[in-house]
Amino acid sequence: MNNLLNFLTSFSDNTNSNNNNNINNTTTPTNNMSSTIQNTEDNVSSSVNKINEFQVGILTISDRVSRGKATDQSGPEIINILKNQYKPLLSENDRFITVYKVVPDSIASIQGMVTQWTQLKFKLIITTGGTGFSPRDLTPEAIKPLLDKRAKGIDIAMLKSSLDVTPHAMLSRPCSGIRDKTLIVTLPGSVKAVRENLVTILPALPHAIDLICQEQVPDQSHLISNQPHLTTQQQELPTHHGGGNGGHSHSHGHGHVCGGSGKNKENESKYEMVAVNNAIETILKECEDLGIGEEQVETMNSFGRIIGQDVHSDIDFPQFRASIKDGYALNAKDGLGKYKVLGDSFAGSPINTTNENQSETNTEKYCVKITTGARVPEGYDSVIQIEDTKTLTENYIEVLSVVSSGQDIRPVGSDISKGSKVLSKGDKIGSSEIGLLATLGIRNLMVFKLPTITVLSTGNELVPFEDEIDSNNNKGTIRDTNSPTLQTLIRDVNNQFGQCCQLKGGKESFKIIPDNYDSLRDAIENTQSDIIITSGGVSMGELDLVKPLLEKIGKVHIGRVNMKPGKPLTFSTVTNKQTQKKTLVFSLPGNPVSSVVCFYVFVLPALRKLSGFTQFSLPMVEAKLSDRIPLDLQRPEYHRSQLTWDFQQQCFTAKSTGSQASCRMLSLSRSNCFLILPAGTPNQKYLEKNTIVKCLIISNIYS
Ligand SMILES: Nc1ncnc2c1ncn2[C@@H]1O[C@H](COP(=O)(O)OP(=O)(O)O)[C@@H](O)[C@H]1O
Ligand SMILES: [Mg+2]
Repeated sequence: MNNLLNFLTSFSDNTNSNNNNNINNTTTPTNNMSSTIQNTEDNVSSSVNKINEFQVGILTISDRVSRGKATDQSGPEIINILKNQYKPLLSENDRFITVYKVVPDSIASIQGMVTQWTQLKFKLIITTGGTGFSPRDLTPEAIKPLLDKRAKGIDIAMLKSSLDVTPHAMLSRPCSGIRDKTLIVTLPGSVKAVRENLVTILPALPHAIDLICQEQVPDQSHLISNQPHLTTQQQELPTHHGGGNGGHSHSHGHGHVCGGSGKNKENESKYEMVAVNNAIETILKECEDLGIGEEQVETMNSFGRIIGQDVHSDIDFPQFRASIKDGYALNAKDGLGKYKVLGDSFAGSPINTTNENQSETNTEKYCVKITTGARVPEGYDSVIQIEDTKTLTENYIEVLSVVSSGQDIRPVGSDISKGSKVLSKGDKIGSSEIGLLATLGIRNLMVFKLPTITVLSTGNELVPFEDEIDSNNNKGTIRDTNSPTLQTLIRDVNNQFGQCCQLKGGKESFKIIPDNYDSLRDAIENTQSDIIITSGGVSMGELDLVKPLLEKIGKVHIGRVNMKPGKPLTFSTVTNKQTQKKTLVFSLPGNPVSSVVCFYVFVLPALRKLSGFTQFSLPMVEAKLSDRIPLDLQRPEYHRSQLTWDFQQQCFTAKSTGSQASCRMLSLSRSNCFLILPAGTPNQKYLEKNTIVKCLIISNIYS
């Protein structure tokens, strides 16, 4: 279980900065995309993108160093070598800047740093560590998927130089290469190997970097337009969670992704293509002033809800000194020997004892028979378990072992003391919390209200799924898949992850609306719910009325998202003119699979925020691909897969559900996660088997 929990990754804290003061102060640790970097020579703060800046990132990859358990020697050594042997090779106009960072041996951390630095147009990134054979050596697994081109010559040169010194060099797995305009060199971790390798390759680096910068990039605009490298989009995916300010995590990536090829296509959507991460942030922001509030519910109806108040105990528990064992209450100081049994104390019954003359002269020892959970009578300070006694006669026992004072007694208030806080605002109520509330006799409590939802399936072609469709079907009628799917999906997430929403008015919460402006407007404007989910009608077709309508009656915040499936996802707010009540409108694409993926990625975090959860998005883990998977060349893909825990390899593995066409419901069936795949590039059209990828868990992973 621990392993499983360790595997759960959060993306918010994966780039532990380690500002090692031993390093000459030419080096500045970076914390985020917008950090300024200081010039090594004159300490002048400068913008990161100036053409004459020669930025080099030095990345030490080590769990131990990042945890402070070891001092990094290799990173500082790289800086020294570069400063003494590389900087003199540069022209006078180049300002040489080194940026140093330590990350743990985690794929997400390594990729996060490297993608950030390549976006910042670093000329060179040198990593050290994580290239060996041990299970935590993950540098090649992190770097390879990011590369546009491999630089095997550099690797061979490094291996050769080390092999001349030690055969152990063959256990290094360098994977140098080029990403965008950045040369990435992966050195081993040992400081000795770092010296040997770096000094060997150094003479070739200036020319290599010149060539990379001069290289003419073929026109690929039809493939990847102006988007930042899409692997970066993968990195941007957040684990959204609330903070003290009710806020949300901040992306480190580009906010908007250019949609078109730069050419003004007449039929192209006018909406800016936003990254998934930024879309989620926009949505969460709009949740803030929705004013859903709290409500009182009966304890037994609070299961799965989030508590809206701290809960304190107004009693001590146990309320009386209670026995932990079946046995005899006695006084510890009386020790071993024969005891007279004066009566009994059974759980749930009053104490039943006779009062003997317990005077000084009387040498008799007394005890009371007692059961687990029963009140310990006054005058007795311990309980001996029945196993350590022997019955002599009806009224006498023999105590066979010594007990200490207080033994096997739960003192008053030892479990819960009067006035103590037992549950906090924001806690989720599960069966244990219900048990706790029951123990304390709390019948009602305040919980966060659940946002109400209405679901509208749009489309002239749709009929309720129960309807017969005649065999000619000349109108091209289809059954409404989205309503029943979303209806059960809502039930499912409420059951699996805790309650986050309620359907407005039973069957009335689901309607089929024709592709007709007035019907759609009436349906949206007449809905009183906090959230409206529409499906269909958001693309560029003639009957796709949803976006123009929402422009008219509300505000469209998002009209296009850089993902597959789900690109036309639209998010708007509509404010009722009379009541001033704001409604969030999620317009999901019509294809059933797209609508489900968009529900998990965009709607669910909003529902969870509104219903009081502090963790908004579902958990993400890293998993090993069990097969080679083709990449979409245009957008990052939410690839439906089956996630299982591999007990042998002690890691998650993910198996694709097959063809990912967005109309193919079967790709969703039996899937319990979405792999978040980067968009491919002309040089990388597949992710190989065993590549480690991030995946969003959407369902119970017990099979
Ligand atoms: N509720 C639904 N159930 C099943 N299929 C649907 C549903 N809504 C739309 N579709 C189908 O999804 C595809 C896309 O529909 P469309 O309205 O163009 O969606 P969008 O404009 O959002 O892409 C069409 O083939 C359509 O018939
Ligand atoms: Mg339609």
